[in-house]
Amino acid sequence: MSDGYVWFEGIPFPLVDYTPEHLRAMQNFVFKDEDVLTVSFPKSGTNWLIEILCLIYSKGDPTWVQSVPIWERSPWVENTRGYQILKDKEGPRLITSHVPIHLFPKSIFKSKTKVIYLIRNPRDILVSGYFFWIISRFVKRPESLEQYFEWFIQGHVAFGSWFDHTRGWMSMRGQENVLIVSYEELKQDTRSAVLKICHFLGKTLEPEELSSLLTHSSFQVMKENKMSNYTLLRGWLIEDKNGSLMRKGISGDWKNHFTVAQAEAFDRIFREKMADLPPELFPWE
Ligand SMILES: Nc1ncnc2c1ncn2[C@@H]1O[C@H](COP(=O)(O)O)[C@@H](OP(=O)(O)O)[C@H]1O
Ligand SMILES: CCc1ccc(OS(=O)(=O)O)cc1
Repeated sequence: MSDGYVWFEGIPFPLVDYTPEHLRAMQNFVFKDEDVLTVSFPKSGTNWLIEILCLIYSKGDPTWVQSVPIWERSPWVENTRGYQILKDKEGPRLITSHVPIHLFPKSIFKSKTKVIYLIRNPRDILVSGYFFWIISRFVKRPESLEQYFEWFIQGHVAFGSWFDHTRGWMSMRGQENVLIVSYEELKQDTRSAVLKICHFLGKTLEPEELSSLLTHSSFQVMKENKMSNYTLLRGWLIEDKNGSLMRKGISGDWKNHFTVAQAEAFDRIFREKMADLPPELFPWE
């Protein structure tokens, strides 16, 4: 451990619950065809998508999401606690990860595991990350948004460069077992996005099940649900006694925080780094 991160293969990982030994061992994790994997860069809306997946699997019944912490329902394969839960779990598993594709268990490429890659405007990810890391004990704490902006551009943040992460996982797009979902489409029309996810998973919901899912995965209800809002982790992961994962839950908050110069610099860097990818992949651009 150094520099406020656990470093593994040149990528900074969070301090709590991550070790180089585990990250190496995790690379031999065996995915099964019936697993469903959520992958994202942190602060993309990962927990929102997990809540939706849990409610799809429970057919809109909120009992599971109200009684089991979200990180036990769809554990992160790369942290030690998540891995312990997953390795002994029978049957179809919901699994989460933030790991860049080049460090991911190779078994994923041989399995028919359904993979959902969640994307979000990196400007909003940056702002969301800044406000989360300053209340948490998880990673090196930035002193200002200005400082965090520089770290983010350099990839000196948890799980490395957003640009590399996105380019890496986007290379799987078009495969039958891979679905790309954006935070922005979830925000704009949650119902349609949920139906798209159901179709991908081969699941159907009755109208009242869908309606219950939409209620229980809404920002306000998740904010009040202690099994989903991370308030159970106060004192461990979250230092602030009022801290929560659920901050604003909107698209475009970056406009309230970036200076004009930062916005212009980000546009330029985005164009440089993502130039060869079709712009329609990024609905916020
Ligand atoms: N039901 C929901 N609706 C909208 N946004 C949600 C949400 N649940 C979580 N989020 C937002 O997703 C972000 C956290 O992402 P992750 O789960 O990947 O850590 C936070 O963004 P903000 O900080 O912009 O509010 C959080 O508010
Ligand atoms: C405890 C489960 C957990 C919490 C936070 C994680 O990472 S991040 O905050 O999304 O970067 C991962 C797993």
